[in-house]
Amino acid sequence: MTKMGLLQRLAVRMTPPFITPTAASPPLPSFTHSLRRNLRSSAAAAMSATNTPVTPLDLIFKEKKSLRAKVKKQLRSMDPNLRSQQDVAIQNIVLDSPWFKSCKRLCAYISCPALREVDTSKILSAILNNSGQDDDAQVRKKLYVPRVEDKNSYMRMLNISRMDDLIANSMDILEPSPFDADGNERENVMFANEPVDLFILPGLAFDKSGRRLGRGGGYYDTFLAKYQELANDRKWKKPLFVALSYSTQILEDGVVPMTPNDVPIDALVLSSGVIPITPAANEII
Ligand SMILES: Nc1nc2c(c(=O)[nH]1)N(C=O)[C@@H](CNc1ccc(C(=O)N[C@@H](CCC(=O)O)C(=O)O)cc1)CN2
Ligand SMILES: Nc1ncnc2c1ncn2[C@@H]1O[C@H](COP(=O)(O)OP(=O)(O)OP(=O)(O)O)[C@@H](O)[C@H]1O
Repeated sequence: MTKMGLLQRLAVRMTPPFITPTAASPPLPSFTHSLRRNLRSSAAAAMSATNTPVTPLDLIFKEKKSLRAKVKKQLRSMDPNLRSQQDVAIQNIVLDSPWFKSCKRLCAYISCPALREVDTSKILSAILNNSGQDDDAQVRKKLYVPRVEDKNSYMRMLNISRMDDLIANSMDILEPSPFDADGNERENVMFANEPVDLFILPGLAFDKSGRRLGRGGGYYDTFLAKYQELANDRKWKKPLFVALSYSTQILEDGVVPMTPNDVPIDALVLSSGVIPITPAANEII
């Protein structure tokens, strides 16, 4: 996509309702006045090599890029024992939580070891191996997982019922094929008749005010905004957005750069426990 196209798309994505705070998603503290001033003056001074003015938004994306590089480096140097301890603890916290136990339909990511993401394999197995006839009488949950459709920030969330439904994509992330073994199209969560209660989200960095830095594709922010719109139209309760994070990925408040398209999260799960962020999370955590 051309730079102009990209900016036009962003301008569209930045119009309300995406930037309208709701009771369920209160406004996040936007970047501070001084950062705003700095961005404006550096933007005015800066011109790209092609003589196109560098916008404040460009500078935020640049900051995001350099923060991603820093966090990735830290994740790569994390002690493997500490990592696996945190993987187990985080997943156990999720599995034991009332919000996970009560959820009926959820979207979760398939963790990718090469990306050093918090492991979700235990959570996924618990969902897929539950026949719905356990002692604790939990109904089998419906699981939707991401499938990247193009490089234009477009992904779908498709229903799977077993791990064998997944194949590695070009980025080496497991994802479902569009059709199941019987040749039937997998259910796309955007066309489901019932609401998703929970999203289990990946990310590179977070803060305790709900900011989330993704991998830069814009896939999740685009998807979450669309899903919120759908839930609004159907008068469904907004699903809970919960991200899983190693402690090294939690940054000081305000450090994670934000654009108006970034969708805030409701809660964070660390190996030390759950951090509720929004009123929606406080109600159930
Ligand atoms: N497990 C998982 N599945 C997911 C995501 C995710 O973050 N984690 N996504 C979330 O969007 C979507 C896929 N988006 C992705 C975007 C970038 C990369 C990636 O490998 N990025 C490299 C850097 C590549 C580059 O800079 O050119 C990296 O992060 O090291 C992977 C997935 C949907 N599925
Ligand atoms: N300078 C820029 N101006 C406008 N758009 C940009 C610029 N740099 C990147 N983008 C686009 O903005 C989109 C969102 O990027 P962002 O960094 O917010 O993603 P993210 O939050 O890390 O990813 P995700 O939502 O998948 O977790 C991407 O599609 C990216 O191509």
